[in-house]
Amino acid sequence: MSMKNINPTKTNAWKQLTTHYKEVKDIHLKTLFRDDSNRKNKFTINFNSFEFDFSKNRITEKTLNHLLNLANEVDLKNAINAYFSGEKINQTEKRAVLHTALRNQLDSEIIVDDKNIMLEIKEALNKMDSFSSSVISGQWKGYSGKTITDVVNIGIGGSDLGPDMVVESLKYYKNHLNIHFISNIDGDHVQEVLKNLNPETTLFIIVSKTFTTQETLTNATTIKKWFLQSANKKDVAKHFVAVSTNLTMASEFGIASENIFPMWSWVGGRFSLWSTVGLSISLAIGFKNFHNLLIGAFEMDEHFKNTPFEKNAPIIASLIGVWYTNFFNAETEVILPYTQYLTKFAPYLQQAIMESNGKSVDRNGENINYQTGNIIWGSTGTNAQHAFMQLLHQGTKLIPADFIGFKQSLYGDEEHHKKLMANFFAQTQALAEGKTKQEVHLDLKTQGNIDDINQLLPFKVFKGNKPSTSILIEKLTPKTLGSLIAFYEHKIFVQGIIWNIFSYDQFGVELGKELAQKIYEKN
Ligand SMILES: O=P(O)(O)OC[C@H]1O[C@H](O)[C@H](O)[C@@H](O)[C@@H]1O
Repeated sequence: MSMKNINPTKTNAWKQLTTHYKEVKDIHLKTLFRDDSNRKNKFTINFNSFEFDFSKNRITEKTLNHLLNLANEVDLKNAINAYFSGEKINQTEKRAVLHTALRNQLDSEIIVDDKNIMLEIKEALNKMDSFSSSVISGQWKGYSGKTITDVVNIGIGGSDLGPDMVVESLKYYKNHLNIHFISNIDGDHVQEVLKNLNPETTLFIIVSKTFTTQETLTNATTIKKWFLQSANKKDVAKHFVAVSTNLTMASEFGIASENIFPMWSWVGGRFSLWSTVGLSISLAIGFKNFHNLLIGAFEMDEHFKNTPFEKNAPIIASLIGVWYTNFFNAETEVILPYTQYLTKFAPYLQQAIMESNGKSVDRNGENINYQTGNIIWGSTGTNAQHAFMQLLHQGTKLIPADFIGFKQSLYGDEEHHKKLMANFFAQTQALAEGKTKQEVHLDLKTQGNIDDINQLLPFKVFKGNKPSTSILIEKLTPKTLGSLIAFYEHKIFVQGIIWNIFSYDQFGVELGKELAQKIYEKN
C-alpha cells in the first residue's frame, strides 16, 4: 500500500510548526506586505488563465517550508500516485477513487480489478454524447411525437448537487432545454416542479449510484405514477432514463436496459458530476461543452500530479488550510465567488468537503485528537457584503476566505464588471489591512465629527489581519469551471492525507437513515 498512515501531530514538521506558530501568530499582514515588496508575486501561483494569490494569508516563506515538510513527511507524493493509479485508497469500502479517470485525456490505461476502465468510460461518454444530441436536436420524441422541452434530474446528494451547481454556473452556455432538479423527499418540492410540466415533453433522469436511496426512489415512483396518469406503460421508455451502478434495480423499476447509463463503484457520489451523473449537464449545455468541463478538470489534475509542491495550487491551498485549522484553530472557511452564476458553488462544496473530511477516526482506526474537516459556507459577492461580512471584518472569529473572481464578464457590461471587481479587491484589502485608530480618527475629523470622535472611535476600528486567498480567473467557461472544481477536489484529497483520515467513505450519514426508516415503519 503506497499510503502511509502517519499521525501528523507526531511528525517533525508539526513540532516545528507549533513553535513557528508562536513566533508568527501576531504578525500583521500589513507588516508582511510592508517588509516585502515582492510578497504578492512570491505567493502567487499561475495556472492556465488562473491566478492563485495566496499572499493575503498569514504565512511567511518559513511557514510554507514547514508545511511542505509536513506534506513530505506524510508521504504525499506516493499518496498522489496511489490516488491517480487506481489503488484502493478508499480502504474501508475497498474501492479505488477514480473521478480523475473520468476526465483523463491521456492514452494510458487505468486498471481496476484487471480491467482497463478507460474503455468503459469512453463507451459511456459516447452514449451520453449521442443521447444528448438526439434530445437537443429534437430527434428524440416523446410518446405523442413531440420533442422534449424539459428535463428533470431526480437524485440527491452527489446525484444532485454537482449537476445542479454546474448547470446553474454554466447557464450562459445553455440551450433551449429547461432543466429541473428534484432532490428532497418533501412531496411539496416534487409537486412544485411537476405542476408546470407536460408529461408529453418531459424527460426524467433518475440518478442514483446505488439505486437504493429512499428520497430518489420515492420521488421517482411518485413521478412515474403522475406520468402514467396520461401515458401508457410502454411510453416510460421514451421519458425515463437512469444513471446507476445498480442495473438490476434500475431495470426492476421499469427502465429499459438501453436507457440505463452505467456508473461505477470507483466514483464517489460527491465526485461524480464528471460521469454519467452529469447527463443533465450534457443535456443543458451540449456534450461538447461537457467535454470542455472534463478537459478543464484534466488540466488541473495534470498540474496537481506533476507540479512541484511549492508551485502546486491545490497543495499550497490545502497546507494553508491545515495551518489555520490546526494551529490558528479556525473552524470554518468561507467561499465567496464574485459572480452570481456560482450561487450554488458553496452548497456543492459543503457536501464535497464536509462529507469527505468530517471524520474523527484515523486510518489506523484510532480516535483523533486534532481537528479535521472544516465547516464550509459562503455565498456570492457582492451580496455577502450586505449580509454576513460584518462578522468577517469585525467579529471575533478567524475565518479564512476564498475569493473567486473573473477578469471578464460574460455579457461584457464593463461598467457593472468594474464595480463588481472593485468590490472583490476592496474586500480582500479591507480584511487584510483593516483600519487603525489613527486612520479612523483622521476620517472622523475630516468629516467634522469632532464631538463624537471619542465615543465612535472604537467601533469604527478594523483590526485587519483577516486572511484570504484570491482566485482570479480570466473568464467563466466550462473549461475554467472544470479546473476550479478539480482544484477543490484535490484540496480535499491532500487534507485527508495530512489528517490521516479516509476521505472517501461516508458512514456518518447512515445512522440517521436507519432511524428514519424505523420511525417511519412505526408510525
Ligand atoms: O446516488 P445515490 O446512491 O442515490 O446516493 C446519493 C447520496 O446519498 C448518500 O446518503 C450519501 O450521503 C451521498 O454521498 C450520496 O451522494
